[in-house]
Amino acid sequence: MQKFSANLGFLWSDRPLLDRIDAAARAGFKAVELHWPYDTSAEEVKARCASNHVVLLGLNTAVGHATKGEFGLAALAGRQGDFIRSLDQATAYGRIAGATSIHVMAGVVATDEKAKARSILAENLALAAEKAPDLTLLLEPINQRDKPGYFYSTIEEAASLIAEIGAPNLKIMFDVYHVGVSQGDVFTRLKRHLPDIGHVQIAAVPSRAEPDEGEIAYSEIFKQLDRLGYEGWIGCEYKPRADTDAGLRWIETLGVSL
Ligand SMILES: O=C(O)[C@@H](O)C(=O)CO
Ligand SMILES: [Mg+2]
Repeated sequence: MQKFSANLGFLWSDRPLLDRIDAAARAGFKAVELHWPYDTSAEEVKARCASNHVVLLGLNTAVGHATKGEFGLAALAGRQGDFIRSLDQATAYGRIAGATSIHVMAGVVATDEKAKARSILAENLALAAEKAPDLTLLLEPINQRDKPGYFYSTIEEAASLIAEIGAPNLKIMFDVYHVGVSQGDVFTRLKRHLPDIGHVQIAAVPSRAEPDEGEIAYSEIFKQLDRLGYEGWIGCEYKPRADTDAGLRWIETLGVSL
């Protein structure tokens, strides 16, 4: 049986973060996940989740200098100090707010620096896993159409780092949208990597809208997750076509419930 969380980076993005938590609870979600909540106090997020009886799942490490095109720091040469600060910021915030996972963002790297970036990323992830044994650290391959140059865009690259580092709290963020855009063969990849999957996210391919359109049959994805015995949350990380509440019709259309 699926359980869905509301990604408040994209859903109800027309209002302040704390109000998004209220909106998610009103719509029936029992869990929420965040992108970069750092402008809102962690104590307030914790209190608002508690008063709405929703669980907080995760948040992302900082992107770095967004205006210079940075999108995470963990794979960047010469930036280990900045990476550690971003990790400490995310883990401190997450622990206060009551989160259970952190998406450790790898970053954009030049093609000819990929080998070096991989060893930096491996080193930083090993350190992060040691510093935050109480949190699940998620590695998310992101498609190259949306984020050209992002360190990884395949599930296999994330899985190979996890296998190599061997820390139990490193897991894959399996975003079906990114896998659909970059690779396809979603059933096979879910099955093959299930033990390493810490979180699943969904959105239509190629539009990234509600999961009731496009080339991925999400009702079949949900059945496959059930068949495989996936017991984790499924994050609704899509960009609503219009009003978020009106867009939630997909839940009924696909025959699932929150
Ligand atoms: O898929 C995504 O884009 C997100 O999960 C994320 O955390 C970075 O934007
Ligand atoms: Mg995602």
